Amino acid sequence: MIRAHSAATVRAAEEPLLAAGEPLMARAAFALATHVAGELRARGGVSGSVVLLLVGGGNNGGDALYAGTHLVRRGCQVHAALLTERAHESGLAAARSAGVRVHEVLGSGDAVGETLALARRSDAWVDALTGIGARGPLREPAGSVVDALTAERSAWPAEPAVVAVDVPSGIGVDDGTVEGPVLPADRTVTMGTAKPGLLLPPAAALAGHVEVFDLDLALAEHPPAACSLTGADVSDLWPLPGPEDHKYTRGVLGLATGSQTYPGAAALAAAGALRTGLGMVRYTGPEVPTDLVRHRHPEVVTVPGRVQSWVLGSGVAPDDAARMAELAEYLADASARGLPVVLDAGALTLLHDDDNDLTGPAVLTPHAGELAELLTARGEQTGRDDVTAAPARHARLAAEITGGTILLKGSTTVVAAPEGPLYAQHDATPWLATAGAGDVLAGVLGALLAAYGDALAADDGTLTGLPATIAAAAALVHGRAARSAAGVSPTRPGRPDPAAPRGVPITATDVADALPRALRTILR
Ligand SMILES: NC(=O)C1=CN([C@@H]2O[C@H](COP(=O)(O)OP(=O)(O)OC[C@H]3O[C@@H](n4cnc5c(N)ncnc54)[C@H](OP(=O)(O)O)[C@@H]3O)[C@@H](O)[C@H]2O)[C@@H](O)CC1
Ligand SMILES: Nc1ncnc2c1ncn2[C@@H]1O[C@H](COP(=O)(O)OP(=O)(O)O)[C@@H](O)[C@H]1O
Ligand SMILES: [K+]
Repeated sequence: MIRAHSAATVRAAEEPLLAAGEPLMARAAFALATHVAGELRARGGVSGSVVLLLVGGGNNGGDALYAGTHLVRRGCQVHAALLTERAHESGLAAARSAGVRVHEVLGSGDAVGETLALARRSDAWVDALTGIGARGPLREPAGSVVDALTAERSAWPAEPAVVAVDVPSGIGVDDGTVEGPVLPADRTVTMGTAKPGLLLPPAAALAGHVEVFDLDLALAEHPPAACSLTGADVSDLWPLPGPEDHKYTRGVLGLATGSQTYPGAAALAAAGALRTGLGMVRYTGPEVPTDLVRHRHPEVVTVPGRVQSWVLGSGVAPDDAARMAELAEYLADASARGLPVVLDAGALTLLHDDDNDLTGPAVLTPHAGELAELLTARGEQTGRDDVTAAPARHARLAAEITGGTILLKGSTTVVAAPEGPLYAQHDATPWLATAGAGDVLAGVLGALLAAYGDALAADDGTLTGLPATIAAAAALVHGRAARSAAGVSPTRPGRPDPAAPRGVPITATDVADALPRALRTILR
């Protein structure tokens, strides 16, 4: 699991170490210099390279100034552009005495022009304007400098390496928002622990490769603010059948998905669930989707009976009053029994009405547009663009309002429960943006919840965060299946690697069919 802690938590965890005289900044600076040297080596060599430090007024700038002293010792020509009148005092003194060339660009009257001129001569830029002490988007002139450097960089034939210190300056450190200029980094060297903005969209796409440098911070008693599950976490969570198991103990999923108009959603959700592995899928719906499901998946049972979880709403239009009334009944029944339920597509509109409050564990699976509609219906006027600009904030808000867990779909999927850590999963490929892919995800998620259904229904409060973890696991497996089907390798959010395979187009059916292949590499 990759864990990210809020700025306030990092400060609290640093405090005892700083009080004990731990040289945290010296250690951070050495690590930073090592990574800058690594980027330079990859681009031809360290000694003789030119490095530009973009220095702001806090300890973030201090990290870079001390790193500059190490880089001078390694044969680099190091320039520091001070975009502040109050650079870190001892860091600045150390940098000057080591031979870093210091430029007080604010005094020139043309901070942008002076910094650009230095940048054009440099092989690496170190972004140390702000870290966890930033308040709001970058102020002037730092904002204009960053805008100019961002434009300049993409216009160059040989792009300089950009290394961000702790975070790319200007991102929302705790919520992953990007409300002003930010210089996209190739690498972010983050101190002590990852920060939420390095995992959460849209800021995560600006961080490049994230290196966490361990400062031995006392983080054990501080819960993370955001996490990303890895394959190993999913393997630990995965329900493995044992010799005592039979189909009813492995989990039975009820699917109330698909409609006469959109029968495919029923078959795709069934495919996702069956390939995830569970005891049984029971399907209930009108004639056309029932026939399709029977034909495509003869293992699905189409008579009513006991279930341990439900998937409701994929392929159901909210104006299909009769079907919506059925979904409302299933939801009420699941809530009364405390069974987990997935609310997808049409079923999300059940929660537009605050009479349909959730009492059992529920995972809602909106995309940005559906989340905006839900929030607006519940009195929080929100557009799709608002959600895209601040996915974590809006997912959390919807979780608080509805009491459910929100799995917000997108290129990075964000999961938020009313409390506990957020999850950010960037496991898929843009090839997954294809009709029906969400139906397959609903099936995967429903199957996993079915395996935990009895435990969740009997829960006395110890499993509060489990639906969110299961939702993140489902997103990971679904994303990996898409990658496997498309033939693409893992990527960080952000600039695609031009050397990586481009992959091939996939259908939602391909994603379901690739689930066993993805699981073979995950389950150990
Ligand atoms: N403590 C340690 O020993 C360790 C600390 N570490 C490092 O310290 C960093 C935290 O340092 P920090 O707390 O000094 O804050 P920091 O991120 O440099 O920002 C404050 C400066 O930015 C300025 N500023 C603020 N907002 C701004 C804006 N919107 N636009 C422009 N400027 C803005 C603000 O100016 P002011 O508002 O005060 O005028 C002030 O000058 C952390 O991220 C890590 O890198 C690690 O190495 C571990 C050891
Ligand atoms: N650009 C993208 N990159 C990776 N995954 C994406 C991207 N866009 C969408 N997805 C994923 O594709 C799926 C689309 O689901 P959804 O929008 O519900 O489609 P549908 O309703 O047609 O099934 C979700 O799992 C979502 O996270
Ligand atoms: K920074």
